Amino acid sequence: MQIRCALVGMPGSGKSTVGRQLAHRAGVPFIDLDHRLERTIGTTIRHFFEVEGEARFRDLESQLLAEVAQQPGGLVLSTGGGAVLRPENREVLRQFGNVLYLRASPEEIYKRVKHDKTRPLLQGGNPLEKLRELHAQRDPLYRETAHYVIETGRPSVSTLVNMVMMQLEMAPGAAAALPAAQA
Ligand SMILES: Nc1ncnc2c1ncn2[C@@H]1O[C@H](COP(=O)(O)OP(=O)(O)OP(=O)(O)O)[C@@H](O)[C@H]1O
Ligand SMILES: O=C(O)C1=C[C@@H](O)[C@@H](O)[C@H](O)C1
Ligand SMILES: [Mg+2]
Repeated sequence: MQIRCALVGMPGSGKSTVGRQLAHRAGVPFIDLDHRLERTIGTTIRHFFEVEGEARFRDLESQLLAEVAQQPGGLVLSTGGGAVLRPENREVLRQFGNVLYLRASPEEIYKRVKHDKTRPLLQGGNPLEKLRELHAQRDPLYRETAHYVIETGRPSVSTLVNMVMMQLEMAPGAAAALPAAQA
C-alpha cells in the first residue's frame, strides 16, 4: 500500500519527527511544510515572523500547501502547527489524503519544547499558558480536519510510526485517498 497522508497537530506534537520516520519506513517522499517554507523565504520562520508578521507568513503557508498538495502519489506531509487555521487549508488537507491529528496535551508538549527557541509563538511570556490557549483554540480545528486522532502522550516515536502505519492499513479509504491516476 502506498501511503499518502498529512500530519496535523500542535507545535511540538511530533509532526516533523514522526513524519520523517513514517516516510522512511513507508518508502515514500517526505515534505515538511515548515522546512519547504524556510527554503522558499530564505530565512527562518522565526525571523520571518519578526520582520514580516504572522499574516504574511499565513499567506505563504497557504500558497505553499496548495502547491505541495498537487504532488501526486505516495507522500507524507508534515504541516506547520497553524496550517489548520484557515478554512481553505483544511479543505486542501482533507482532499489531499488521510489526515492524522497527533494529539498531545499542552503539558506534554511543554516538556518536549521548553528549551527550543525556534518556535515564534512560544517565545516570551508564559509558554505553557500560550500552549494551553493554542490548544483550546485549535483542538477543534485539528479534529475537524483529521480523519484519525493519534494520542502521542506515552508512545515513543517508533511506536507512533507503527500505530500510524496500522491505522492507514485499516483505513477503508486508503486507496481512495490517492488521486484517481495513482489509486
Ligand atoms: N512521541 C514523542 N515522545 C517524546 N518526544 C517526542 C515525541 N514526538 C516528538 N518528540 C520530540 O518533541 C520535539 C518536537 O517534535 P517536532 O519538532 O517533530 O514537532 P512538530 O509537531 O513538528 O512541531 P512544529 O509544529 O513546531 O514544527 C522534538 O524534540 C521531538 O524529538
Ligand atoms: O503553531 C503555529 O502557528 C506554528 C507552528 C510551526 O510549525 C510554524 O509553522 C510556525 O512557527 C507557526
Ligand atoms: Mg515541525
